[in-house]
Amino acid sequence: MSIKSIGVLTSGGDSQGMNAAVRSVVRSGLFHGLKVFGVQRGYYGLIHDDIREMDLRSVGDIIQRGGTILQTARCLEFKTEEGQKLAADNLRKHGIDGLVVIGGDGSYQGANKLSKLGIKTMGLPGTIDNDIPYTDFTIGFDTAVSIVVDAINKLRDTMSSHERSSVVEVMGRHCGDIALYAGLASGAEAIMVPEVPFSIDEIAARMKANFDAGKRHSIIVVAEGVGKGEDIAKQIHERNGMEPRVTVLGHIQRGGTPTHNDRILASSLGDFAVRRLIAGESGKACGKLNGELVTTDIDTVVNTKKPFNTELYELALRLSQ
Ligand SMILES: Nc1ncnc2c1ncn2[C@@H]1O[C@H](COP(=O)(O)OP(=O)(O)OP(=O)(O)O)[C@@H](O)[C@H]1O
Ligand SMILES: O=P(O)(O)OC[C@H]1O[C@](O)(CO)[C@@H](O)[C@@H]1O
Ligand SMILES: [Mg+2]
Repeated sequence: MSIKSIGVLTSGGDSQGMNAAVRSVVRSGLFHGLKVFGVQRGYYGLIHDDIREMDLRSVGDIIQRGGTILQTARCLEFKTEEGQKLAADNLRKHGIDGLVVIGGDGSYQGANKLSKLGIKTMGLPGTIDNDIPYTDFTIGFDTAVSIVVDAINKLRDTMSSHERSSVVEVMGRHCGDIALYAGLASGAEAIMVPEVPFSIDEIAARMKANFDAGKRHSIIVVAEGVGKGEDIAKQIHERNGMEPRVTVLGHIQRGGTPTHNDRILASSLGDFAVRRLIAGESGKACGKLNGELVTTDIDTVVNTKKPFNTELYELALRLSQ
């Protein structure tokens, strides 16, 4: 039976481009003659029935805005079977046949559970972390990396003037992609990520040797998953006597206007998710893989770890002398 009505929600940490994705799902759904419902605050709104019908104007003037007009939540209640059942019942009550979940790996776990309860779900990768497999990039990652690169450019100015080193802590609890891409793009001297073992002894010795050879600044990028920037700076100081300044970029990385890459990715994926639902697919995650829009079983996606790009990591190491 073809679907007549869809819902859309954003879940987990917000990411730049979520609004562009919501806009795309809503307008594509309306274009194809569907009723479209927006769910407020992710899975929390599903459980508590905070669901409203959307029209063309509900998503006007948002393509350029960070955050998410649907708001988002980390909802513990939804991790229980009872919460998931309540959510599914509310969707059925509104006659919603298909649900687009925009979020990260945790939100995908939730979408998978709903799918197993008979709800037709489609996942869209909305997270700055870039930790979702079967898509080259997630919505928000490009903007987050640009923010980090911009911050490091500024740090470099003052580090060079004072002949100092700098430790920059970026987001990424289990995935070092923000650190990797921003580190490579900004010429960091070392990049510490959860995926690759590292030696502080080696890093401290390299920093000192480079400084002695005439290098006048150094940037060390640390993904939060490997430890606190403050601790790393302390350990470097204990080994080589340098006094790295520490910058924790924090939630700045999740805000601001999305880059054109994130807007385009979000717009393409939102429309694609709606078209795949109409075509009868469900229990899938949408991604752009090697330039192609693809769907993959969400069960496979949540049970696969995104491969780390060792080639880029080694390139960054080779160039950071
Ligand atoms: N195993 C699970 N079963 C059911 N629901 C889950 C599960 N894991 C996470 N969720 C739901 O998804 C929500 C978002 O997950 P999480 O906080 O991990 O963020 P995310 O989607 O990974 O985004 P990000 O990592 O970018 O912040 C959780 O608050 C919870 O409601
Ligand atoms: O402060 P919050 O919202 O719990 O989120 C922090 C976490 O969310 C993420 O930014 C992803 O959205 C992680 O990289 C980070 O560890
Ligand atoms: Mg996550």
